[in-house]
Amino acid sequence: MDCDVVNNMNAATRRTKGDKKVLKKQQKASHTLLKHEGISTTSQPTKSLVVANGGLGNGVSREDLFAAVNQFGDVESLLMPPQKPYAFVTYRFEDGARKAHAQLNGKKLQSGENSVTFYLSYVDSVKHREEALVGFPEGLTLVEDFVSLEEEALLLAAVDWSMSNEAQKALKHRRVKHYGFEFRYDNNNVDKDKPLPAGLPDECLPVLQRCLQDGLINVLPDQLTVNQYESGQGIPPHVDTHSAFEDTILSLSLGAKAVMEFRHPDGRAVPVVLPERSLLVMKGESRYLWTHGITPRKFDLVPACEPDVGSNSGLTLSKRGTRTSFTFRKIRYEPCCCAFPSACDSQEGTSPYPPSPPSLPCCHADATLLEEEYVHRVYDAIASHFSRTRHTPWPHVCRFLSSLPPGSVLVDVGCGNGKYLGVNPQLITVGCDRSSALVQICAERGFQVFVSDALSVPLRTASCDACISIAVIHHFSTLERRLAAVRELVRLLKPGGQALIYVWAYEQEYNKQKSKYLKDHDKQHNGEKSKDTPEESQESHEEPSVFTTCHVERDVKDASEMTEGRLSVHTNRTAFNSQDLLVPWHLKGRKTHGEEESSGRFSSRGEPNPDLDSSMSSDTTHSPDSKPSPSDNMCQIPGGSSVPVFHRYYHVFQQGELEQLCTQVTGIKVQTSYHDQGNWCVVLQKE
Ligand SMILES: O=C(O)CCC(=O)C(=O)O
Ligand SMILES: [Fe+2]
Ligand SMILES: [Zn+2]
Repeated sequence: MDCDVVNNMNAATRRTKGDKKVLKKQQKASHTLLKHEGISTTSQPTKSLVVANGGLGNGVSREDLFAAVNQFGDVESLLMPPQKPYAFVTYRFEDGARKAHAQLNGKKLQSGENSVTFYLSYVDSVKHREEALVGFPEGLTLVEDFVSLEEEALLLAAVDWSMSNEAQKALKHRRVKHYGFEFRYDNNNVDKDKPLPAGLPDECLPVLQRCLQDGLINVLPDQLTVNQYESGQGIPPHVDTHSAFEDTILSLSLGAKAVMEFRHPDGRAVPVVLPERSLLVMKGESRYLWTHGITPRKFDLVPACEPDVGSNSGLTLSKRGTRTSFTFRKIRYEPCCCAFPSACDSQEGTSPYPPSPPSLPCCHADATLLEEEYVHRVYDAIASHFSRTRHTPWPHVCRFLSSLPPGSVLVDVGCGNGKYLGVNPQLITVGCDRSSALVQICAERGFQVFVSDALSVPLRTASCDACISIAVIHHFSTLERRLAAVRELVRLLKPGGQALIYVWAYEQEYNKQKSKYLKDHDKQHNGEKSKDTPEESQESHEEPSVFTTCHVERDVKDASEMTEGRLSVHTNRTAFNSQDLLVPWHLKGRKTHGEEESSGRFSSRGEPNPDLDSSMSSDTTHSPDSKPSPSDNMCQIPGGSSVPVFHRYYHVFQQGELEQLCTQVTGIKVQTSYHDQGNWCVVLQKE
């Protein structure tokens, strides 16, 4: 045997356990990069490395990564694709890459509050699938350096925060002060006949004159809202009420930059960096149709601009400071007749937003009213359409049901259309639901069902071997009621009995995997139709990624954000901005047989096509049992027809919240908990 081979073998056998672990993880990372990102790595040293876990998506800042890699040689470029859990570094010479590989692979790096372990692999070329470049929403203009440093200081000093008057509100998420007219957050409108004694501060005049001269506006604004956001604060996505203000809205950013997110109702999202001293002008579509909001977080992703690492250097994290915005608007005295009736409160009856969104309840009585209007009534109204979109039992729920011994008594509390009642024929199953229309559907399918509220199920204590509660508890609007729902499940269980609970998750992206709910949005943009809607979409789990799971993008400690007490309306198939929200349901009724066939949405047997998607439906048929109410409205859809829109209340759970809720119930233990396609799930066992 040749000497070198022996030495190599010795080297191999000398490899420590730690080294082997690193190697294994690095290989796993390479595999994941190939599988999920199409990035192929090579074992041959090159000048470029992909740094798994070194991405902006891991919370690693460009500065920290640059400092870590730059010590091994001249860095030619550092590419950090937005949101991704990896970055690419290219050295001027291969030697730099070799050294970095040897020294950094498997090493921990602390970046801000995040600690990550890097896994490095060589790549032949630095490529990543470019995110589609999206332009500004139509009608949106950003004018950088619109005010000077002196003007900025003057304007900031003009706001007297100490003065406490009617127009000054210490909102939960930011400080607000109004001039000219008070903006009321209870009805999202202004009292037009009650101007405030103080008009706009004089310091604003030169700025507004300049706006006139530059043709940005053609009439002087008469209302000013000053918002002050500390780091970590934001404003929920909203459209400024059409009937309150005229078309052009100006927003001047002072003190610090922030990223404002614009969203189109079709799900497109455009982050817009607002540098300090810039002026944002919202007109037309960007003012009337797109929502704008600032996600409450402490860091923003902004374009990086270090000349030393190349101009195409991607994005970096920018720490938020205190931003003060001056939003100038002109009060509207005539109803709005914009071209966007689907978002226009003046063109009532066609808006996807409930006329007056409810507030989060503060007592039991309010909670029952909210749930009555925004859960029970909605399910009754949408029952048959809802049922047609709920056909595929979830694999993990089926696995739980199949694991129960034959002859077990199972109750499905909140059984919906009964899709789990027949999964394991060896069980004795009974279902209940608050919606009599859904119970009726189950009964027609031959299941044992009854109408019942999940908070008091008319079954004997300790009468069941198992319970399931799938996508139910998130419809309770207070913590006490969510807790009571878990207690009721536990009461039904025999000692040793098990309960499986699923609730919709705030985190729709977990372990770097988007849930089916989010992914379907992408599909719809590619012209594909999706399967089930909200929490009920299903897909088998992909192998978990080896990357660390750090959600720097979301500072969710204070995520129960609403439009000043009002629940915000969620944009379907987008990430959540708030934990308590209203989720629109676009009702699609059944067409006549002839229409069904020609529509191509149903199979020839008249059964729902699994690709049917409620949120993209374009049917104009009303459900016979749907009555007009605050929770529903009509929504204009492309093509000109309109569908009734209902709003369901949800409390989406943050990671750990479901377990925490369950641990408040005595006499049980949490056996397992997991994330399944955008849901948090637990299996409980009664002691
Ligand atoms: O802070 C901003 O720039 C926007 C404020 C805003 O959207 C509002 O007050 O309606
Ligand atoms: Fe606004
Ligand atoms: Zn309008």
